[in-house]
Amino acid sequence: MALLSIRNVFKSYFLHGKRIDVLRDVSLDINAGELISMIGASGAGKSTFLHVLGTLDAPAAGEVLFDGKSVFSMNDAEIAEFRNRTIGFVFQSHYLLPEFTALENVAMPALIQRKDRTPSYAYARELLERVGLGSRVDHRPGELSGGEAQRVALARALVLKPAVLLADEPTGNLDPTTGEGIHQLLRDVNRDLGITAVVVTHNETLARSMPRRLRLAGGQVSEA
Ligand SMILES: Nc1ncnc2c1ncn2[C@@H]1O[C@H](COP(=O)(O)OP(=O)(O)OP(=O)(O)O)[C@@H](O)[C@H]1O
Repeated sequence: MALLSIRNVFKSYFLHGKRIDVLRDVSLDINAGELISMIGASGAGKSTFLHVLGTLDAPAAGEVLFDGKSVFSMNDAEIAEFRNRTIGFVFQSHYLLPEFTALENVAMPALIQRKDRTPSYAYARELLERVGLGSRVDHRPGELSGGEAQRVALARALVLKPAVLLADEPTGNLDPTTGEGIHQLLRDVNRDLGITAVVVTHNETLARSMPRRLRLAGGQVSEA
């Protein structure tokens, strides 16, 4: 059975009396352990797709299934709990908290979730080492380069050991070499931690380096 599926999903936005149909009857199965890139023109709906897949946004029609169970049939509190437990997010901007160190930023979701300080810090430190930032744990976001800050954001997305990692243009603000480094880390995390990952990118070369490639166009997702 697929780990994550979306079935006949529709999503539209209404703005100033106009309707924009962004996802039109999208169905897709994602198996545990897959590493997938998604490309598509600006405005094609990639972020919308990722938000629905990640349960941040409900579809207008259709279903999102995790392990065969319909996520949006749960109530809002249950969906939020499911999301925190199951899905890690990385966005184009790192959204690190400026007044906290890299270590504190990475540990934050675990501190909030588990109210258990010591193991959280140990694992946060391990993750920072994994992303090559063992020597930057005490730096605040303003004292990190863009690529380093994005690596901290990746470590933070992993701290609750999610089954799924969703990354929305994680390299969009980075130079190509630094961007390639982030993609390499995503490949490492997928391979070593067994995390299923979907990565939206504008970079065709990086997209092609992923084992499975999707394209979003005309409200539809196809294999690319
Ligand atoms: N909250 C919203 N209200 C109204 N329209 C929206 C909203 N969010 C997105 N849209 C529209 O939906 C379409 C898809 O947006 P989305 O952000 O998913 O595209 P994208 O493929 O991620 O684009 P980009 O690559 O530029 O980030 C766009 O035309 C956008 O203008």
